[in-house]
Amino acid sequence: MEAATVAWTAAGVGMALVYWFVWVMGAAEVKGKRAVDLKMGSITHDKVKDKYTQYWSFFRRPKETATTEASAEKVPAFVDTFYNLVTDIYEWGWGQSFHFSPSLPGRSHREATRVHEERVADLLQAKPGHRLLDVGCGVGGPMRAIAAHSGSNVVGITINEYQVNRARAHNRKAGLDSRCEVVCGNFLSMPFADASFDGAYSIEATCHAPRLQDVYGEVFRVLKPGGLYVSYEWVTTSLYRADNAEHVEAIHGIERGDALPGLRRQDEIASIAKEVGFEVLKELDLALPPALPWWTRLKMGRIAYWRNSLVVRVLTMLRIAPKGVAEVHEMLYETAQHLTRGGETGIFTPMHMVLLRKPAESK
Ligand SMILES: C=C(CC[C@@H](C)[C@H]1CC[C@H]2C3=CC[C@H]4[C@H](C)[C@@H](O)CC[C@]4(C)[C@H]3CC[C@]12C)C(C)C
Ligand SMILES: C[S@@+](CC[C@H](N)C(=O)[O-])C[C@H]1O[C@@H](n2cnc3c(N)ncnc32)[C@H](O)[C@@H]1O
Repeated sequence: MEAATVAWTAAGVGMALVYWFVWVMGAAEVKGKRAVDLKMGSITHDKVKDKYTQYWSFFRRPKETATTEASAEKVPAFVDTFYNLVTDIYEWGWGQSFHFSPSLPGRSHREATRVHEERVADLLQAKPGHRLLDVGCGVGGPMRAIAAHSGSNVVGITINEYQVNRARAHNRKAGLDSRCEVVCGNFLSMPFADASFDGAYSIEATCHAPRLQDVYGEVFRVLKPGGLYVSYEWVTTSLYRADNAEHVEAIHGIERGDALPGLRRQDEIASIAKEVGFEVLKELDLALPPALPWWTRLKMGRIAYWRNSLVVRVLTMLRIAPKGVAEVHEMLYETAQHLTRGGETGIFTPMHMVLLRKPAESK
């Protein structure tokens, strides 16, 4: 081959790579976060790797973190670290709603996400003037969808200060800051008065609580008598077998890569709700057929993961992203494989829905 041909080919490949790189970042920008803006929450650049190592070793045996009192107490702090590490990557690669939803034929992921969130508002019979609580609100994707759909006011709580700032900025940008408020705090002991909310919901958040009784008890306390509470719970299903090594590996992988102090069983949820005083009005695994798989969004992104991983490595090399981001990204990639396995085998669901009511006659 002539030297000129080689040079032209190299230039062509180089231009294609630059175009692709820019396109990657452009695509992410639509979601509100660009790869070049990947921070690690409130962790300073030099501490990211250490924090990741600490996190990874704390959740080495997830179930034990919930069963011994000393480590259960540390869970919220490590969950906070986890969200410092992952929040920007989630926003960049997934969007502003940190949860799954059943796929909808012919509709985009964004639409499917919205339908899953609006279902919450409908189940709560939320109306203009209502004050709703979002338990574990992330950066507020669901909060904005629910406030816009129902006309209600929403107060969100998250343990992670970085998410509070992101959520407030998104609320302002969406023109919803007069109806959407965000508070930094622990949902196991909430800074809200008794009987101060008309309704409450939690979307894929209470799975971070070592004891579900504690968070359900708090929601019960802050709800007005007669108030409704909807929760989408992460649980293992009746297909899970503790003596099946593949099942154990998938569930352990989900727990460790998602900061979970041990997943609960599907059949435990309603009894815990009753234990704290709720009436159980409805209970349904929204992942069951005819719903279409929630995990296809994870599977279809193999090429995207590979591309993202390259972007993260290049940005780390250029010192734009802090050291440790590539490890966090790799952990999320592995976690996505475990989640997919959990979905395909049917041993795990992230959308076991319960609709609960605080009895009208209770205090
Ligand atoms: C409810 C929780 C979070 C659920 C999901 C929003 C996240 C679970 C796994 C995450 C991801 C996995 C792979 C990432 C990929 C490697 C990266 O390139 C882009 C982001 C991912 C797709 C990321 C996005 C969010 C998740 C799907 C838990 C924590 C209780
Ligand atoms: C997977 S995210 C889901 C966020 C949001 N519900 C959504 O769907 O976009 C879980 C959320 O729960 C919050 N969380 C976990 N443990 C918490 C705790 N003890 N107190 C308050 N928030 C907590 C996290 O900070 C995070 O915002």
